[in-house]
This record gives sequence, C-alpha cells and structure tokens, in this order.
Amino acid sequence: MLENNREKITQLIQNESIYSPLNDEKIAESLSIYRETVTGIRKELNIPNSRERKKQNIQLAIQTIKQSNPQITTGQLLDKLSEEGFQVSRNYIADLINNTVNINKKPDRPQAPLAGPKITDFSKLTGFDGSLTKNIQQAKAAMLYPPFGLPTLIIGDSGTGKSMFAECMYQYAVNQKVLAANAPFVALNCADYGDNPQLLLSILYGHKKGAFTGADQDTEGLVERAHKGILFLDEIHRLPPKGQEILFSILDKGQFRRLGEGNMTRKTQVFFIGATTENIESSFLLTFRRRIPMIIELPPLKERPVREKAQLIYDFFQEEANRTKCRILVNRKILSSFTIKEYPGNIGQLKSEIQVTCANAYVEKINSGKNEIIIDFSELLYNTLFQNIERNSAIAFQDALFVPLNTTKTQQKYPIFEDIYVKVEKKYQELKKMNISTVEIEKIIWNFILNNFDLIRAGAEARTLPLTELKYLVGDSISRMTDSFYAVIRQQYPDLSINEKVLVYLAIHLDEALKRIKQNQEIVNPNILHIKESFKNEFELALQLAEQVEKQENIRLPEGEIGFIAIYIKEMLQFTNKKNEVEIITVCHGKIASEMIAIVNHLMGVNFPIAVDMPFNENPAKTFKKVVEIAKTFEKDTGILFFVDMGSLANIGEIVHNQTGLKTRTIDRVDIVSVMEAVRKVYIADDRSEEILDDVYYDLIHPRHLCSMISIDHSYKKPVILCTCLTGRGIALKIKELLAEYYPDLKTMVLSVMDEELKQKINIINQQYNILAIIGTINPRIHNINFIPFETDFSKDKKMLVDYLVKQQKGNSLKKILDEDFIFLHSKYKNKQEVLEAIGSALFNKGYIKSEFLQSLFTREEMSSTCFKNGIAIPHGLPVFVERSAIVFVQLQQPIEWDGQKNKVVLICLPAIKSNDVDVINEMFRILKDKTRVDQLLKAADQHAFIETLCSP
Ligand SMILES: Nc1ncnc2c1ncn2[C@@H]1O[C@H](COP(=O)(O)OP(=O)(O)OP(=O)(O)O)[C@@H](O)[C@H]1O
Repeated sequence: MLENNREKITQLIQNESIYSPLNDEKIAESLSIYRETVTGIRKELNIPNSRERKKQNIQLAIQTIKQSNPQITTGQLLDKLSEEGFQVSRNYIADLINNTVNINKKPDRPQAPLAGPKITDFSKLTGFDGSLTKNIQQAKAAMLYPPFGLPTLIIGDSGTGKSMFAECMYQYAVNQKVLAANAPFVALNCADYGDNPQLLLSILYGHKKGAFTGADQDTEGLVERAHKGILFLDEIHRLPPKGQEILFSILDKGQFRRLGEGNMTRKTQVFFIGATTENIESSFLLTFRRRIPMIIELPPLKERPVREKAQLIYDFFQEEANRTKCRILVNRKILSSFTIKEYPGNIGQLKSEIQVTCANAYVEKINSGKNEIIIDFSELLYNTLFQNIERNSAIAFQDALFVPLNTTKTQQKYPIFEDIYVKVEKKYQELKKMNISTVEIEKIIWNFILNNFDLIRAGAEARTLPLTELKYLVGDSISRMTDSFYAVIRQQYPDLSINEKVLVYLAIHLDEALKRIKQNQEIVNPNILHIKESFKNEFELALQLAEQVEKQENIRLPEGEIGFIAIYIKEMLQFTNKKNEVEIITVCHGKIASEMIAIVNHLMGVNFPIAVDMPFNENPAKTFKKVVEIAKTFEKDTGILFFVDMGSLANIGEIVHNQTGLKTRTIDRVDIVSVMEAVRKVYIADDRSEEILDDVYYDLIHPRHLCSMISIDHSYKKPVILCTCLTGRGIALKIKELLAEYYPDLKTMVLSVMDEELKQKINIINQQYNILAIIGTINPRIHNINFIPFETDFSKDKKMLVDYLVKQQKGNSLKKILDEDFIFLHSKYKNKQEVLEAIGSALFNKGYIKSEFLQSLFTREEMSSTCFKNGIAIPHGLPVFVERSAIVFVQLQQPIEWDGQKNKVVLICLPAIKSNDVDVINEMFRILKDKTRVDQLLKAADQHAFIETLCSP
C-alpha cells in the first residue's frame, strides 16, 4: 500500500500545476490518506514542500525570462510572471532575486572538477545489469587493456545497439581516463561507400594530391583524425581487402600511408572498434576473426528477457514525451502488444515503431485540441502494427502516463510483476536495515514468499498468457522445457486441474533463475528444509524439472532454486476455482469500505473483497444499482456475502438476490476483523461444500465470534494497551517491550491475570484511558475491550491490527484538522469585524469554504452572542458551505469586545466543519471548557505548541 501511495504521490506531484503546486493536505485529501503519510513519503523521496516547489518553478521562469531579456526590471518581471500565470507579490520576487545566486551569471572562477565520472557509460544501456552484463565486461576489458586497448569487433543483427554500445565504450574510456576528455570519436559506416571502394579508402586513410583523378590536394583521412581516440567502423565487412590491410598495419604497428604516398609512413594511435551484422562464421569476416582479438556479440531483441523489452518500451515512450514536451497516455494493450511482437530490426525497429505511433497520435492531438497524446487501442493501429498478434495476450501492464521530463533517461521501472528473487532480495535488504534477527527475517521472508504465491493464485498481477506465446517471453528453449514438464505433470495427475497461469510464472522464473546462475548471482531461499519436508511430492517433481534443465542447458540448479520451483508446482496443482464460490462485498457510507478493504487486502495479501463506497449525499437507489451491476458479472452459482454499515443498506442482499437470482447473505455490522475472518473462511473453505456462503455467514454471526469483533472507543482519552500474562512478570513484560519498540509514544500497562482485582483495575483504567486492546496469553474476557492473543511472537497480522487500532483513535482526527497555518498567535486585531474578515479570507483563499460561509457567519453573529466562557468566542457558519474542515484559532494580544454586551474575548475559535466531522466540535468544546487548558493555550510559545496543547489527552 505504501509503495502504491509513493507512486500516486509522485504522479500527482509530477502532474500538478506549476503555478499552484499541491500541498500535502490537498494530496492527502485526494488520495484519502493522512497528511502525515504524505509528508513522510514526500520527505523520504526528497521532494520539497509545495512552497519550495512553487519557488523553484518561479525561479526557473525568472531564469528563462532573464535569458531573453537580461535587463528586465523587477516590475516588468512581475508583469511577465503574472502573464504566465504565477500569482506573486513584488516583495516576493524582489526577495527571490536577492536570494538567488545570480542565476544568469557565469561562475567567476572555474569550478573544481566534480568527483567521479561525469558522463554515464554502460548504465544507460537497457540490459546493462542483465543480458548485456557479459558483453560489458568484455568491453571494459578491451578498453582497459594496455597500452592502447584491444581492437574489438561488435557483432549483432541490425538494430541490436552496436553503435550505441561503441559510444558507451568511448564514454567508459573517457571516464576511466584511458582517453582524454576531448578525445575524438570518429565513426564511419563502410556500407555507405559500398559502390565506391576508392572513395571509402580515401576518406578513411586520406590521399596525396594527384593520387587519383579529382584528388587536387593533400587530404587527411579519418584515421588521423581519430588519433588518440576511437575509430568506429560500422559494417566493417564492406571494407575492401586493401583497406583491411592498411587497417591491420595501423592496429599492429600504428603505421599507414595516405593513398598515393610513396615511402613515407605516417603514425596514428587509435582504439579500434568494428561492427557488423554479418554472421561471425561468414567468410567476409574471416580475416577480422583472425586479427581482432575481442569479439562482442550483442543478443537480438527476441532473446532479451521480457523485463528488458518492457523497459525499452517504457524508455522509448518516455523519450517521445520528453521530445514532444507532451504527456503521453498509452493503453496497456498497446504496451503489451509491443512486448510480444517480433522485431527483425530489433531495438532500432521497436524504437522507430514507437516513434511512428507517437507521431501519428500527435497529429490526432493537434486535430482534437486535447493537451495530451493518447495512444489508445484502435483497429487501425492493430492492422498496421500488430497484424499477427493475438489481442490481450501478453503479461499484465497498466495504462501508462509518460510525463515530459528534462532528463533523457527515466528511472521509472515498468510496472509488470517483479520476479520473486527481486522481491525477496528487496525485502531481505529492508529487514536487514531494521536490525531484525536472522531467524526472524527468515520467518518473515517465508511468509512473504507464501503471500506472494497467494497473489499469483488470486491473479492479481498477471492475466492468462496462452502457452503458445510463452516463447516470446522466455525464448524457445525454456518454453519447450516448460511445455514438456507440463505434459509430465498432466500424466502424473490426470484428474487435477492445473493452473496454467502459474506455469507461465514458473517459466519466467526459470528464465530469470538461469540468468542469475550464469551471472553468479546468489539465490536466497531461506526455507529449503521446510519445503523439502512439507512439499515432498512437489520437490520430487521439481527435481525432475531440474534434471531436464541440466540436460538441456548444461546448468545445475542449486537446491534453493529447486525449492522455489517446488512452491510453484504446489501452487500449480492446488488450483481450484474456489475464489469464485463466494464473493465478499462491503458497502458503507463515506469511504469506510474502500479504506477497510485496502487494509484487509494488505494484511491478507488477497484482492477479492470488493468495496463499494456510498457518498453521504448519494441516493441509496443509486448504490443498489451499482452493486447489482457488479453482481451481474459473477457466475450464476456464486454466493455473495455483504457487509454493510447501517440504515437502508441492510436490504442490499435481498435486492441483489431479487434482481440477479444470486444467493446472498448480509451482515449489517462491518468491522475489519469480521471481514478478515470472512476472507479467511472463504479462502480455506472446502469447495466441495454446497453451502460455503451459509457456513461462513453463520460462523460469523454466531455469538462466539462477536467477542472477537473489534471495538473502538470514540472518546478522546489517552490510549493505552494492557499487557497481560499469568503472573504479570513474564510474557507481559516481553509484550510491553515489543510495543515500546513499535510504538514508543504509546502508553502500556502490565497486569497479572491471576490478580483477583483484575476486573476492577481494568475498569478504573478504562475510565481514565482509552484501552485500545489487551494483549496477552490468556483472555480475561472484559466486555467491549479487544483481546489480542499473544503466543510466542507478534506476528504481522497482529501488528497490523494494533496499527489499525492506534490509527483509529479520535485524537488523531482533531489533530488532522488542525493546521499551523490557521493558528494566529499574538494578533493585534482591534475589533470583531477585522478578525472575522481576516479569518474568513484565509479560509476562503485556501479553498476551505465557499463565499456563502462568510455570509452565514455574519448572519449568525447578528442573531445572538457567540461568546463562550473563559474569554473565548466561537463564531461559526453553516457546514453546507464548508469545502474542507478546518478550525482557526486567533489569540489576541489585547482583549477585544465581542458582542456589545461588554464580553471581552482574547481567544477566537472559528470552526469551519463539514457535517460528517461534527464529532471534532464536541471534542473542541470539551477542551475549551477546561480553564487550565485554555490558560495553557494562551501561553503557547508557537503554533506547534498550541496544537500539541490542544491535542494532549
Ligand atoms: N541497450 C539499449 N538500451 C537502450 N536503447 C538502445 C539499446 N540498444 C540500442 N538502443 C537504441 O536502439 C536504436 C538502434 O541502435 P543502434 O543504432 O546502436 O543499433 P545498431 O546495431 O548499430 O543498428 P544497425 O546495425 O542497424 O546500424 C538506437 O536508437 C539506440 O539508441
């Protein structure tokens, strides 16, 4: 979920208006998450806050304006900026200019050279850490070989990236200081002069005046220009024998003669790189093969792993977005079709087809007047580009939006699934950073691996790929191997339905595994012993596949790897259609349903409960219609279990049943634990049972389960967790310690279950605190208090449950609404009118209220006094005119008269609260009634302290 939020936040920020960047609050609101989450993620990603981003945008605009008009005055600059759409004051601009280190001026002194390589070398090649690793090692060796490198021949089909590879070699040599920073890179394509070998030789080696007709002056050749640099000859097999001879003399002795020169020999020293599309065995290359020691063979596109293909496609679309400076939206079907199409012209052809596609869509963009290029699935595109390709047949992509960037290469990773290795490795590194013990890490990773397979099973990440197309993803050899392995399994388990989707994953995984083994990368599988014991049959099958791999590829798979294969096999064989037997739909007012289901999905690694949110002002009939439409998409024997929160929604099951004939059951209480319980029961239900829906339903409404339902205290008391064990001296202390680690600010208390006064003690604590839960070994069965059993550890789902309880505390909602920008301390307003106008415009300008709010505020003031006690006034307007809830506090330096009745006030509190946040008001009244607290508020040193005082328990 966090990863998801990161992406969403980055996208929102990338797409925000440069004139009014989104603040954290706005982002939080549009993603329905906490502002703190946004702030945390933003800081983690090193993204400045909205004010800073706006400042940077303005600085950039000033820079551009000043470039075309260096003498521009501040006033003119201000006009220009506001013409462009920036709303800023003259002072702000003046400040900005003063504080900006001469953006236009060149540095006075030459700058110290930056440490490390300035230009990227091989890392800009897609596949630098994958299919090109070996090639790159060869290239580095060739460039570093003393005294002046090894002559190198790059072989590969057209468009495999030979020229680009040669350029990277050059950059590498410069970075390594083998070549000077200004060393020449001289390239020539011999095929361009195929019809005129004489001309080719003269261009390459130069000629003496009169050497041939038309040679009217001495001319230097490219080999001289390439002195102390790189000479790159493309299509080298087109170099005529005479040319080859001269070239070898240069490579062997550094000597040559210009055409027509007698005895005089010239000297040049070049790094030589040749390239050719010819087959290495061809007779054209015979001489080169003998004389050129380093041969680098680039793989054709079809032999590259699918993730590299996908990355190339992403990069090329990104390049087009940068080039056209337009956002490009690409339909996922188009992305996947690009991945499975075969390209005889390799990367070059893929790139140019993407360019053509964008160019066509660009024309449409101009015609339609839209401001982004939309590349959608269309018959035309299919007929011209993807004629022989089955639609919908590739791995899962999401629609992608490419936003123009200034850089040439994007860091964006394509959002197809990642291999289990990559995931496990990432997780492993994450956990290591958290200083968790190895045993614990292994346990977590094991769970993580299993969850991952659950995801595959639930089909969260991939659509079915027909086996016939597997070869496009993993190449012929692995595809054939998987195919025959499939036949073996079929034979052994004729009655089982096999999940072919997992077979596809297995093939992709195998592809990745072989690649890793070839590159000597480690395979981490911590639970091999466990796998061998628990999945004996699967492990046997995995061994069979491993033997096949060894025979065919001559690679021995390590045991850890065979363990992974065993889990894939287990998943493949366990496949049933169980998940469609019962669907779970949660329908609630507001956004509760989607928030809750997001947590359930996250905790349980599933994706099948469906959330339907019902906005508070929506007519229930509309929601019913929505749900009926969803239900119509289910198979006819599916049962539906509804969880609803209140009111008319309780009839939803009946309505859906009447309109679709599907069997339904409705539980009219919804809480996260019951939904999780339902998910688990549906998941593990015996699919031969006809009555899964009823089994799950009655199990859930049975009183036995009621006690496990989660209870949330809606008061604002300080939260506490009670840690219990038999004596209060053993496990309870361990629980306390663990909690202190996870929640350093949370109060915990230790109690003994043997204590005869346990219940009374808990009662007393309950009056003073909000007991979030009792965690312990024995359930003391206290009515309305959650009990979380603790066995030997604090497992992931329990931790998440506590996280959830902590997050649900009411104190957080008040804190969420308060904003330091709306706390005005030591203000000098002289009368009520002034204060209300100032607060009103602050709220209005920031989009919290509609203008009618102000009217309702003043009308209310005329009706009767809004003076509260303790020198506080609480003016207020109508909630319907509130766009976003906020509370404004103004603390005055001097008391002012408020209502013509000689009531003086020194603190003004203006709630602008939407009707569904109304409980915040109750909390606010509770606080403002408390004289001691108000005194503390009046003494608060700054806005932060003010908020802390307000929210303290
Ligand atoms: N590994 C790579 N990563 C990213 N882009 C690549 C890669 N390889 C090639 N390209 C891009 O593909 C296009 C074709 O590459 P290049 O011209 O180097 O191929 P080539 O093998 O020299 O082709 P030809 O033999 O037809 O001259 C170029 O635009 C290049 O930028």
